[in-house]
Amino acid sequence: MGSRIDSEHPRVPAQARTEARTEARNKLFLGSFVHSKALDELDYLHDAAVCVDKSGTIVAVERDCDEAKARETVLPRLGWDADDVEVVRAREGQFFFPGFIDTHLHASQYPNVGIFGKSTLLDWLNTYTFPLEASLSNPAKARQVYTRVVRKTLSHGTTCAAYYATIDVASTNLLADLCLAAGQRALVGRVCMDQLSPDYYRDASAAVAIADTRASIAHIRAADPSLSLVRPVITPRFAPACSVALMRQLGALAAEQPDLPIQTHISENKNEIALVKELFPPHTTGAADDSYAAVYDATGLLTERTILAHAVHLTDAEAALVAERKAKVSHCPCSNSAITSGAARVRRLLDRGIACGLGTDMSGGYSPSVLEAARHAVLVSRHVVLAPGGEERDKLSVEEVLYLATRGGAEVVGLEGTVGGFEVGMEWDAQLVGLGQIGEDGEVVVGEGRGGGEEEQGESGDVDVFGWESWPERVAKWVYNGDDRNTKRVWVKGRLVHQRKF
Ligand SMILES: O=c1[nH]c(=O)c2nc[nH]c2[nH]1
Ligand SMILES: [Zn+2]
Repeated sequence: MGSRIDSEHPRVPAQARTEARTEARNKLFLGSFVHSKALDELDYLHDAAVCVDKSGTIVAVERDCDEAKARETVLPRLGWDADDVEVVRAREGQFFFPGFIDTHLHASQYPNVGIFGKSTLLDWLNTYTFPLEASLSNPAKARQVYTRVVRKTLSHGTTCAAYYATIDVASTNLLADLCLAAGQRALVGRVCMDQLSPDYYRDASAAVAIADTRASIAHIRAADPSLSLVRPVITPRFAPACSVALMRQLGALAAEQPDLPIQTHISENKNEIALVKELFPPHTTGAADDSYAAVYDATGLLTERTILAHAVHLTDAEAALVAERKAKVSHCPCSNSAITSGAARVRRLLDRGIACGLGTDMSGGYSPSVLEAARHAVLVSRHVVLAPGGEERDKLSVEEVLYLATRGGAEVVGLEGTVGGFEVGMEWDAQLVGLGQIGEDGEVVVGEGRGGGEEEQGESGDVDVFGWESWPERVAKWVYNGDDRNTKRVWVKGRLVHQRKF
């Protein structure tokens, strides 16, 4: 078992504590709303109203509805007390957008973002990653890192994150507690790895890995019994680091607890794939062939609840198997470029009906921002077009990568219909986006602290809007040049969890 940490009272930012006390009010959001309608289509609602009840559920979406109309017609229809409604208005040029879903990241690797040199996966793990992850068995360090990563990702509009922690149970549980306290939706995985990693950072046996995984699951189930905000996720690190016995037992655990997702890595790097073939000839697993996907399938880990990170080099037969099992893919383009893994052919996966989302994969990826992952997804898809066998239609558009960042991600983490869009019955996981507005004299009139004085006006970074751009052009400018300076406020399940101060 890992070291002990008192995770009863995680330090919660004062702001979040206050909000937790004051947030349980019905809310009326007014202004422009942008969300995905289909893979390649955004829906723009202007002068609209969205009503969110005390539980954080969207109960009305009204087009062409200003505040007066909402008060006259919508609030009475909902039976709401018009004097006890919190009104949140997007200013001219601002818009509400669904919160981002980061379908794959390692909270424990956050201190290493940007530190990878010229390494590739297997040497990167040994040089940079395992030593850092092992060091997080230090409770104070774990608290420092995990507190920071939750705040940082929220500040970039990530309302839901599928986290890997480490093999240490206590600090994994602390990460779950911190997510719960800060109000971030999360999948939190205690990492399982009983072979081929250094002695100082390895499960002593499959039995220990299973017992520790069960302990972490029990903690998270107790902390959030409905699993409505934070869920445990069964996490075999990747096949090379897991014995067949461990993978089989994790597959059995997943079958025993059908409300839990599974996350792992697949086909990220060519040397890794060669290693899988060497380690797991079909007779060791009973697999149909020696492919990577077949190893997971034979051990009960390739299911419709499985999130497969990377899937860069899947063969057509493997892609067909993944589609047949309805497993999901987390596309991590920033990581795949940074540690020279390759360019995933996302269109090929989508064409097969495989649900895909985006992952930052920190710290294989160097950025905590899903917006950064989205723009990398656009660029990597251009390289796919240029590579042998590439086709023009492999290109991903701004609309498509925003779909992957929201609705696609929701499907990947098993929350389709709950988050990822603005529809009645969905939960209000959202961000208020503000872009800089340039005046006639060429100076910034909104943003960079000018033009209104309200907090969220703040600085608007690198996105300058001149006023003649169409809404799709504004959104494209945000995707290519936006960052956390444009993320003015963030809500999860109706609760304000981040507000930009400058
Ligand atoms: O991107 C990755 N990050 C990791 O930590 C890891 N471990 C195995 N395979 C991995 N891939
Ligand atoms: Zn990863």
